[in-house]
Amino acid sequence: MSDLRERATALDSADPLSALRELFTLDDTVYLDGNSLGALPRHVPARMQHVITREWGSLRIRSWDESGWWTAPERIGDRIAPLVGAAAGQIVVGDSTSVNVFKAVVAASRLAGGGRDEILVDATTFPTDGYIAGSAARMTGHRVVPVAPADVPAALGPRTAAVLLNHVDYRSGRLHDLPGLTAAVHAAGALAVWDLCHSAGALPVGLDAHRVDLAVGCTYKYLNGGPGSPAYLYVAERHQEAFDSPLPGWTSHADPFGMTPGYVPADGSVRGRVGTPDILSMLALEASLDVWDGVSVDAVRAKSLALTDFFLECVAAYVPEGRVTPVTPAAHGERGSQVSLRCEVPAETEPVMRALVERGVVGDLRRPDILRFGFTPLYVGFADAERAARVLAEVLGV
Ligand SMILES: Cc1ncc(COP(=O)(O)O)c(C=O)c1O
Ligand SMILES: Nc1c(O)cccc1C(=O)C[C@H](N)C(=O)O
Repeated sequence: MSDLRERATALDSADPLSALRELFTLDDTVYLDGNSLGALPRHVPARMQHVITREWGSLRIRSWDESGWWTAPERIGDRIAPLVGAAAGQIVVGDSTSVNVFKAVVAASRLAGGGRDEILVDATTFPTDGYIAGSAARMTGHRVVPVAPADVPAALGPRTAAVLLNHVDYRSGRLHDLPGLTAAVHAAGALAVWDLCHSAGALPVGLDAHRVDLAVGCTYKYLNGGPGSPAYLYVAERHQEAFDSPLPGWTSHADPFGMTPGYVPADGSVRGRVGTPDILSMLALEASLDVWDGVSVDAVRAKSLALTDFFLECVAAYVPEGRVTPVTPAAHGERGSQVSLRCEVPAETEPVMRALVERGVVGDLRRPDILRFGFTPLYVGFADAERAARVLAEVLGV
């Protein structure tokens, strides 16, 4: 046991990202829930104090121009772009992920043209994507076909208009093959829409390199934007001119202050906007993105894999075989940045997670039997991973 503690200390000392933890407001807790709500970067409260007192309190309406409020959705989109492998001008920030799924699915089915009446949807998806895709399909006259990601190539055909997939599965932590599946979707003449909620900020995505058509994601997990921080929509540059938003609000108009009755869409990523941006949340997100200055996503991925490997090793060493079973794949190419453990006795899942939280190890659970541990490489260390596994073994009464 002390061997693993010593290894954790050595791994933390050699970790090139270890200093970043100081940028966050954290206590003695082992925080392994950054895949649900990222931690608060220390400098954000002062920045928000300025936004509220100076920009809102003193400048008031002038801030739409003078404080850059009006252009924040595109500006912050361009800050997120390098983190997901996109060139500038293709991402706009705003609305929730659910709303962006709606925009993306409807727009993709319109881009696919007539004669294609099926939308394939990840059968294991986070529920909101399936609910929204189902409603979108009813409105556009398409039919939703639920398909497990691995079965997508076999399900594609001349009727497929679009495919909605998750890059990393929220429950199992499985990483899906974005390059391979996108290529298969294109070979069938359809469009690929990816949900990046559980991958952006944790691993390289390569949106442009893999010619993804549209993508959405949230910013409150590995991007640490804060509770309910706005989501984003990526529309590849080659689709922007034909992108036909199902929610063409006035802020996506070419001349929003012309206030004319006829809708003329703006060019570029602005076309994905809807209504007035949620400025306070948006500017908290913008400030929080400062922690990425000088940080490479490749380095984050290397640490994420090392952390999850080490946690799995500690669980195997401390917890007797059979009490919990990892459902997150062991293969690096199939693993996101979380480890999900299935409890042998489903009824133990809730009391086990409650006991972990009481002992300062914060993960979460997904019913009926999954304990989830998210590893945010910017602020989680190897000693955290070792302690979490050790406390898990204690809680299981080993
Ligand atoms: C994969 C995935 N998609 C969508 C959502 C929901 O997004 P929102 O609540 O921002 O609409 C979540 C998490 O809440 C998620 O994990
Ligand atoms: N978005 C959330 C929320 O508003 C409250 C509680 C949890 C969440 C989540 O993000 C859940 C998350 N998408 C999941 O992976 O289960």
